[in-house]
Amino acid sequence: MRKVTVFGAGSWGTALATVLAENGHDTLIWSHRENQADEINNQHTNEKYLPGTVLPLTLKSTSNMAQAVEHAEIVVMAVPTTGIRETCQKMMLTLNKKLIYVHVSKGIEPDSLIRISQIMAEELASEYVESIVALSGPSHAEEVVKHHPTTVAASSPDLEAAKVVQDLFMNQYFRVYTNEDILGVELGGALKNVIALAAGVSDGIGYGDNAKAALITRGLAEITRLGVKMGANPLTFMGLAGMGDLIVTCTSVHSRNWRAGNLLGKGLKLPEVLEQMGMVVEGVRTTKAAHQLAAKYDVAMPITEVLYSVLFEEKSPKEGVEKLMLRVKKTEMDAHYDN
Ligand SMILES: NC(=O)C1=CN([C@@H]2O[C@H](COP(=O)(O)OP(=O)(O)OC[C@H]3O[C@@H](n4cnc5c(N)ncnc54)[C@H](OP(=O)(O)O)[C@@H]3O)[C@@H](O)[C@H]2O)C=CC1
Ligand SMILES: O=C(CO)COP(=O)(O)O
Repeated sequence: MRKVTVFGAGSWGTALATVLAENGHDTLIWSHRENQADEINNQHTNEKYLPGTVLPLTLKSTSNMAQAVEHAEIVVMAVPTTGIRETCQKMMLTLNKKLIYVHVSKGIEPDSLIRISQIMAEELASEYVESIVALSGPSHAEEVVKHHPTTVAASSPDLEAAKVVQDLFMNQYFRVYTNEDILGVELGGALKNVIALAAGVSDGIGYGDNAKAALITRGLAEITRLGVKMGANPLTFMGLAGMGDLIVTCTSVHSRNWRAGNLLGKGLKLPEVLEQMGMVVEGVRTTKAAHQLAAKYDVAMPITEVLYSVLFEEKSPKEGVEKLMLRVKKTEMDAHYDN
């Protein structure tokens, strides 16, 4: 039994805290809203983020940062990408021990172009960091709390730390593989959200399964091209954090990225879409980062570029599709490696 604090009480933080509590770990979930911590403690629910789910009675919550840090032997960081720096800075105010950190967020920071584990390494003093592990894969919170079989990868260059995380979460419905390629795992988890937005747009326009299969296949090709150029293992993109998460996010109604894309495809503007969603849509910010990474590494990412122009340059989704379909003709094999 380990003492674990999960930072972030949205859908994913709450679902993972539930897995940990059900595995017998002494689990505390930190929320930045006191009323939400009270709801988890007193009602054993989180109605905004996991409506209809009864949380384990052993799962406790707090909005007190010092108490949350004091409790932790292991930290699970589950706030959206935009909140990672701020949460680490708040933790640093009382942190006085060396910990393993598991992060479960899927994004890349625009401009700095760094991944979540790198943001955390920047914000947390190195004497307090034993290891940072990314936990990523096809895993919608709504299905995990129903105990539907789910598989993910625990990834760190520190294989021993990844094994600790594997043991922490593994049970009969949640299966964890280790993977030492954290670069590939974090890129796969973040970039699939960009393609899921595009898949949602396609469905929103009214296109069918042919178009979606094309986006998944060619999307995986461009994610892999960028990842390999940045130094990731190509096989990671064939695995859970690559193809696995790409499939689930492009095809599931649970996906916020797919749902946001769907509204865009139906003609709504980005600000209206984000207001309607009311939950984090990581792919929007990551599209900016991916557009910058494609330029920095000189890698062709046509789907990402078209989505960027739909999100931020007022291109119509249909014009975007036409641009993709009428690109210069090529052989499929060249298109894998080249553009
Ligand atoms: N949902 C899922 O199935 C999965 C999500 N993920 C990833 O997990 C991460 C979190 O997503 P998810 O839980 O789904 O998001 P949600 O939108 O469900 O919830 C976000 C939570 O974070 C809180 N929050 C927002 N900003 C901050 C901040 N600055 N400091 C502290 N708390 C903050 C929100 O509080 P408030 O209510 O006040 O806004 C809310 O409780 C994302 O990176 C996502 O990609 C990964 C796998 C699966
Ligand atoms: O990452 C996820 C599933 O693996 C969740 O995706 P969304 O953020 O699009 O809901």
